[in-house]
Amino acid sequence: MNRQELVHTIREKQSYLCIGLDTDLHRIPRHLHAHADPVFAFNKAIIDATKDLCVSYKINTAFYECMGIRGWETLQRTIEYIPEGIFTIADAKRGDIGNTATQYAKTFFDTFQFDSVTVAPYMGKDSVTPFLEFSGKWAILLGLTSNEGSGDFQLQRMEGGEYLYEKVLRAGTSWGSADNLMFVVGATQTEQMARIRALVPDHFFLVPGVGAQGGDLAQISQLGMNKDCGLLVNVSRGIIYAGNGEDFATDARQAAQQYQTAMADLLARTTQTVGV
Ligand SMILES: O=C(O)c1cc(=O)[nH]c(=O)n1[C@@H]1O[C@H](COP(=O)(O)O)[C@@H](O)[C@H]1O
Repeated sequence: MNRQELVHTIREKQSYLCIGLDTDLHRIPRHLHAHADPVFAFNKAIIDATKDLCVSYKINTAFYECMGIRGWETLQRTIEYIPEGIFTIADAKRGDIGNTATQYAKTFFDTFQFDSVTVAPYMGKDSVTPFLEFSGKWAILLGLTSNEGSGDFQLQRMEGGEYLYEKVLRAGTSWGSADNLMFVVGATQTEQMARIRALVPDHFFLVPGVGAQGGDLAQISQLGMNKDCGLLVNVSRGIIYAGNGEDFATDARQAAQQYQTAMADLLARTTQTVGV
């Protein structure tokens, strides 16, 4: 999916919600365990219940890889089940030397047909650029993450005063464009969000950390939106585990609906978003 299509979808659905399919076999409702593929049965119900409210699904591959070959089969069924017109993210946080990075890119773009993959920038330019060579596909580079450990490296000051994460953002914008590169900016990083948006005015940000990690949707949206919206706000546990009984999909829909309603309101109120 290209940027124009993504912006169009956001406008049509009045939503910039990304639902994280971080599906843990041990957290899904008991009755689903009777299915041959319980995780897929769960994902299918969540997708059916929420596909009109979100513009993206993020599959965190860790939750599938931990189940070995069965997990990869579940991942494949899930990505194939996501309807056309919804932006798909393989949250795999890959990063390795160039020829290996190319194999990672092939895995997620060619074999599994994801639109995008999350990439860890620590190994530098040659570990990132292979992901940018696939037409119509995106790399989503970790910029400033939502977790406590983001202070360990990302928020360290460099000589000259800039943060390490700022150096990563600036380098990233020289490697890729706003048409094939996004950045992860954690929803918990409200203090930095305006600074980040000023440094990177055009790129989309994937913003995880709303819901279970306590990030505030309104605050982060007001600070982070650009004229094309420019945000994909991810919620995983706060939606998919909104309920855990027979009605879990209805509960997930209700939670997603609340986010979508809030997002429509924020899109309408944020004057910057003239394009949306
Ligand atoms: O790249 C990510 O998606 C990511 C980056 C980050 O800084 N923080 C973060 O929580 N994530 C992911 O976003 C999701 C957040 O899940 P919830 O906290 O359950 O909404 C998980 O899949 C995390 O791995």
